[in-house]
Amino acid sequence: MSDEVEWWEYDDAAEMAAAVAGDIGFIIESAIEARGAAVIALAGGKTPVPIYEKLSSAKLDWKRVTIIPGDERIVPLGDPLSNVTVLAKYFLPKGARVMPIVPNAIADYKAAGRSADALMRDLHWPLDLCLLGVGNDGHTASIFPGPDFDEAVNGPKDTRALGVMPDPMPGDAPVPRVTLSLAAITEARALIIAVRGDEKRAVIETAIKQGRTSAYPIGRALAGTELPVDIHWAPG
Ligand SMILES: O=C1O[C@H](COP(=O)(O)O)[C@@H](O)[C@H](O)[C@H]1O
Repeated sequence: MSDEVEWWEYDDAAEMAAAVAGDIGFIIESAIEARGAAVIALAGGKTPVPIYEKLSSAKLDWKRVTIIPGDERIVPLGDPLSNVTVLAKYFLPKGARVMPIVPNAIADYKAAGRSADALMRDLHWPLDLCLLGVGNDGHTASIFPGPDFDEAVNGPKDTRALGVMPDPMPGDAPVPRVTLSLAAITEARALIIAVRGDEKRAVIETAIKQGRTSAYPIGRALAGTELPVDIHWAPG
């Protein structure tokens, strides 16, 4: 359980974006200095988009940076719901390697998960950073309540990605997913959470109080790491 959870509050999304982009830039630079390269997982959804806009203007050695989405909706590349498509828009022009974890939107979501897990073996582990978002329902990455929840949070430590069928389906992106496992997320060298709005803040506060038995996926992630975690928050 992380015993150092620190909240950072901002007046608006732009202020949060500048601060989080600065932190991520520092993590990338430190990883390149220490290991010659950086491998990071970035969150999907809408909240982090201003962060990516800001981060993409940072002067970094982008050719040494590999970026994967921490989770992906099983949709074709280029689809408005595709998380990697957003990352590619901002970071491919900088020269980063942006790696789709669902290159083909196949119907069998468990097979998509196994294929993503195989792709993960080509990366250097642990991740230098995992940036997490949180849904109003408490999901993080694409760890959702449903038939795959137990595998996502308690599965074998060497399973880094798996297919997930959310139940109930989230209204804003009602499709099966591939997600990093809790083990892959919590072994990262750094964990950052960025969220907006009172509802998400209340969910995270409850999840922290609930600890290891939290029904919220974000509660399990916080309970599963020994790292200090920064939670960045701006009004919704
Ligand atoms: O579906 C997802 O939702 C969460 C939260 O997204 P937001 O749009 O509310 O910020 C996100 O962290 C996750 O990566 C995404 O696939």
